[in-house]
Amino acid sequence: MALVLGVDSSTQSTKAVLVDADDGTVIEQRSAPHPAGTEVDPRAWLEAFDAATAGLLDRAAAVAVGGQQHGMVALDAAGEPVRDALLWNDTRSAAAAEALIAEMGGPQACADAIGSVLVASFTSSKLRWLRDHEPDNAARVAEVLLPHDYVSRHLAAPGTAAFTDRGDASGTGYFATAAGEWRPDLAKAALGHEPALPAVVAPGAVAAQTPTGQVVAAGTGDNMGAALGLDLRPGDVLVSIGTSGVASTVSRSPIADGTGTVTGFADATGGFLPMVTTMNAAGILDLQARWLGVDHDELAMLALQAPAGAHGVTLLPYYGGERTPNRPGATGTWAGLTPRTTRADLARAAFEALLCSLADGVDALLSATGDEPQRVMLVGGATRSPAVRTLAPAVLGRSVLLPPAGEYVARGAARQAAWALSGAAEPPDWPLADTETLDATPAPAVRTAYAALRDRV
Ligand SMILES: Nc1ncnc2c1ncn2[C@@H]1O[C@H](COP(=O)(O)OP(=O)(O)O)[C@@H](O)[C@H]1O
Ligand SMILES: O=C(CO)[C@@H](O)[C@H](O)COP(=O)(O)O
Repeated sequence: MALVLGVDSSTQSTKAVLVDADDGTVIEQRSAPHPAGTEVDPRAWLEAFDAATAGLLDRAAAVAVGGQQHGMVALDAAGEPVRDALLWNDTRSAAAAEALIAEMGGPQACADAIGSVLVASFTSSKLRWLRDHEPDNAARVAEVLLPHDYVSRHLAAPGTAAFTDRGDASGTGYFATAAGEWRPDLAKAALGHEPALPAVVAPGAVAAQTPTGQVVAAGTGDNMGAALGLDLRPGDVLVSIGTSGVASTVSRSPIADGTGTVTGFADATGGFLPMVTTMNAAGILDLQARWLGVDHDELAMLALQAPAGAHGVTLLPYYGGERTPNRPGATGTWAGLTPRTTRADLARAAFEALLCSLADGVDALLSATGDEPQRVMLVGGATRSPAVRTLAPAVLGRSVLLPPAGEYVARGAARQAAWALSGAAEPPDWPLADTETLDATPAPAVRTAYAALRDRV
């Protein structure tokens, strides 16, 4: 039995899953935390990788890394970071994104060129911020990598040139997603000079070897990894509630949404991954639990004690600024608070806000692709909450499929590793057992109240 290792180097932690290459059965998994914040020394991810994969990596015949998208890992000529990496949820580059869009000829021209309209999250926006605010650091940049590229090179044999895949490359802002090619001119325009960029490895190909000869696959962005881990097919919508909130679907053809609501990324199989991403997701619940002085289980119990609509309390949860809609300077807004408002109402409103923002994402995907979702699947750390599982079908207004608890980005990376190991034309078939169907009476009034606040503020 060959074993493969899939790694998810995501915002809050590294998760490593050792899997049977034949059928995807999980043999063992481990994790290690990342530092908090929206700028992080990328070497901390290498330490977390080493901690999470200790005792697992040496048992694997092949390995691949999925990683948080967009983060700017800017390296000098010696391969050392010129500064901390700026992450996807760091909004200081919002004005830089606007400037780049204008230089590219406006939002639709930008979407036509790279598949998406730039926001602060994209790597190119961060490079422009660096050029304008830290010119000495910008001048020292010799190479720009994404988080997963940086971790992949760490595990490859010394001297291996950096590599990436079209999925993660499509979130940089200097990759022509439809054509599958770098746009070094756009990287140069952002940074002020042309940096070295990693080689783009084809789906399913071997990218490198470890020092002991294990196969290393290209790896990909975490959302592309989740799509591969769940074998997402056209008509499926994946809703993920981690640090970010994501609604994604796979498509055989590229999109170019000039409104910027739906980003037109590439996936890890040679297709595309239309996607809507929010910056405020599981963190809404973390904050609410802290404010109410409870843990996550108690927060869920409180929320389920209140009625739908939380007695008129509504939350617009843009605490850290927001990206969809593009309101980087926004803050959170509570409405409808009265002397009769209870702690249960406050808890309920937090869950409803989180789920309404994701329901907006599912609707936007529908508008951009024209495809009515056939299946909606729910994954991510916050699905551990019983209130998320209970309220999701009500707020989304449809049945929701809940795969067994698992690390689906890491599973997707493992599946990519198994694919590269096999040399086959397609990824291996890995059955997904025991998916649960969540149903509830739709609660359209909750969405109406949320939409009113969203459009008013
Ligand atoms: N029982 C729970 N209820 C609500 N949120 C939870 C629960 N367990 C974990 N989480 C949240 O899930 C988030 C981590 O999810 P995860 O998908 O691993 O994030 P990421 O991949 O972005 O690092 C954390 O914010 C954590 O607080
Ligand atoms: O920026 C995006 C997608 O465009 C985020 O989805 C990041 O990829 C971070 O993902 P998580 O750590 O929340 O999984």
